[in-house]
Amino acid sequence: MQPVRCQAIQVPANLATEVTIRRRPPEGIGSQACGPVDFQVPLSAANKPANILEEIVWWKAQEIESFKERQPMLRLQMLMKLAPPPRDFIGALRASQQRTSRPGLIAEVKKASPSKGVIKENFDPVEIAKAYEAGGAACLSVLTDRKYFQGSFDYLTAIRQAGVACPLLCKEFIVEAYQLFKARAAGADAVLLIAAVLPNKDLELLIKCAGRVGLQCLIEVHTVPELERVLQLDLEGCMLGINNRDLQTFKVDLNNNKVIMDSAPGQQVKERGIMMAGESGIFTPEDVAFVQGAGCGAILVGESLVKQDDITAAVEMLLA
Ligand SMILES: O=C(O)c1ccccc1NCC(=O)[C@H](O)[C@H](O)COP(=O)(O)O
Repeated sequence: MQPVRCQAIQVPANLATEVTIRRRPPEGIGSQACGPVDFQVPLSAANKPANILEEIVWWKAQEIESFKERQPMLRLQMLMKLAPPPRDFIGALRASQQRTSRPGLIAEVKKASPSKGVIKENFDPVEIAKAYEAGGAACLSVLTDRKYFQGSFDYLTAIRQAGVACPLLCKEFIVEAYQLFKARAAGADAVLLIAAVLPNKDLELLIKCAGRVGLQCLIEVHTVPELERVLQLDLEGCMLGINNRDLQTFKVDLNNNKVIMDSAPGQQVKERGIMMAGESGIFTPEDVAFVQGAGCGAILVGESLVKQDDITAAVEMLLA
């Protein structure tokens, strides 16, 4: 494989770039561990994250630094060469949708979350992935964040090595290209990009970098203005998702799916034939029908499936 180089990208000046999440604490991080010493300076209350999403994103800057120390880019490039080839994540959803006349299921391998704490005790990511596949999932979403979701990049590798055929989404809070390369090296086929975190310039850059290493992107929105902004991008190799969970307040509202798909930008999604996933808070076949009726060709489901004892049966019932 050629060394990974992204060309300079021209971003039209008229692209809206507003995001609600600050990428760094305004006064800096306030503490830094240097060998055995943890240096700290006092910071004002204004330096606190405004919500959980901002807290997670602030943490990512530090996490990425420590990943880079242990796995420099050169090593990741070597691991990417050894990784199994990427598979067509969006194609698998379309194929499933055509075969079953139901939305393609992205089933989430999720041990814990900031809103629910531990969801699944005795968590075995490979067994869960196999059970999802046996039940009829088209694709899997694997949470890789360790601190807030008890996930791991190793789960992607383990699931892939176990022979699971469903394409894999790396469910991470991506703010840097380094994380894309880490996802591909671990065996991911697609990555999540969150519009609330990333302005369009960053999205455009990350979509290009992802494409360069064969990764497709699921770009997640939560509001109509976010969707309007994202639709200005070149969405080659991308699908979209509407998260029904407000990541700033944890409130889940399935109706958000309908409101967004009924809006003018939602109409455009349908006209352009862009694959759209309804995400979060999907528990019953009626919920699936509601999201499908709103115009989604895919659903992303975690908690309601992963917490069941018989996961395969739960998938079959949800899609029945
Ligand atoms: O799930 C959370 O509590 C959460 C908190 C902060 C940021 C992201 C969060 N979840 C990520 C997701 O979007 C969900 O894991 C995914 O859509 C599945 O949702 P569910 O079916 O409700 O488990």
